Amino acid sequence: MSVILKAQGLGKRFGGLRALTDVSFDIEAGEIYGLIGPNGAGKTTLFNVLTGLYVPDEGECTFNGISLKGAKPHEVANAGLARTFQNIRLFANLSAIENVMIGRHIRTKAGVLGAVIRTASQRAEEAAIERRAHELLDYVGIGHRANDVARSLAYGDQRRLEIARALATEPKLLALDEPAAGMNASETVVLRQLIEKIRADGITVLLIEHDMKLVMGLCSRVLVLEYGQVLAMGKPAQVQRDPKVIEAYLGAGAAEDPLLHHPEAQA
Ligand SMILES: Nc1ncnc2c1ncn2[C@@H]1O[C@H](COP(=O)(O)OP(=O)(O)OP(=O)(O)O)[C@@H](O)[C@H]1O
Repeated sequence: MSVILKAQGLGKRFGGLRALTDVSFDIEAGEIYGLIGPNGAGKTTLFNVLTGLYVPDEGECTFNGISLKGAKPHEVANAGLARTFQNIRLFANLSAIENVMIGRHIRTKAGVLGAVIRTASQRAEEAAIERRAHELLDYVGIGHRANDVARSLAYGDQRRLEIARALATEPKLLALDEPAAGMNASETVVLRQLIEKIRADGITVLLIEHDMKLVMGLCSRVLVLEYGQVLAMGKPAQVQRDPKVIEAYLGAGAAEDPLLHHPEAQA
């Protein structure tokens, strides 16, 4: 397996607050890599650093061996690293299909401007983009909602739409920030199948998730952050037995608590 994403010594401060300190890890191509930690541990900050929204104060990331130093979010997306957001960021008044087509435009010659000012030669490309967007909506299971405005979709479907939009950029690595948040149990099962399908189709996945069952069942390795630092890292079965992890989640003396112990955890 080759390393697709490598983070070395990442640090990020907000004023006096150290949100990330010396965070290093690497993700292998083809794996589903989990990122967990209590609220405020620095998970989203790490996502924001990896995807170019924040500039790290220290350290560096490489993606497919190329440094992401100074890369803007659209350059990171162009390099093949796409993401979804914890707080859904869709164009609420555009249809589902339009939301996906916007994601697709970074891969076209016409670009986003071309989507607005359409010349004759761009219309053929536009038709291909629309076809692909329909395929992606079908892929995430909301093809029947293509023409509905994003804000009218159920919460779980909006999360799927965000995934379709991210997939439209043809990522090599898809970073999902709490995709199961707000989903009920049956929606979460379908989401799990979707993430497995994405991986099976050759896309590496980085997953922030509070749903421990989902993380432990899906991920081949897990990184645990606490107070912006790496608390533990390894296979789910190892991590969930780690007393430091149990304490961070549940407080001292909770080492026997069954909450973290999922029989599905990959050994
Ligand atoms: N833009 C910002 N300005 C100032 N402080 C911030 C900013 N973003 C995050 N922080 C702080 O950095 C720390 C890490 O926050 P972050 O959102 O990365 O944690 P998280 O692990 O994603 O939490 P959650 O699970 O609640 O989403 C927190 O103390 C947070 O208040």
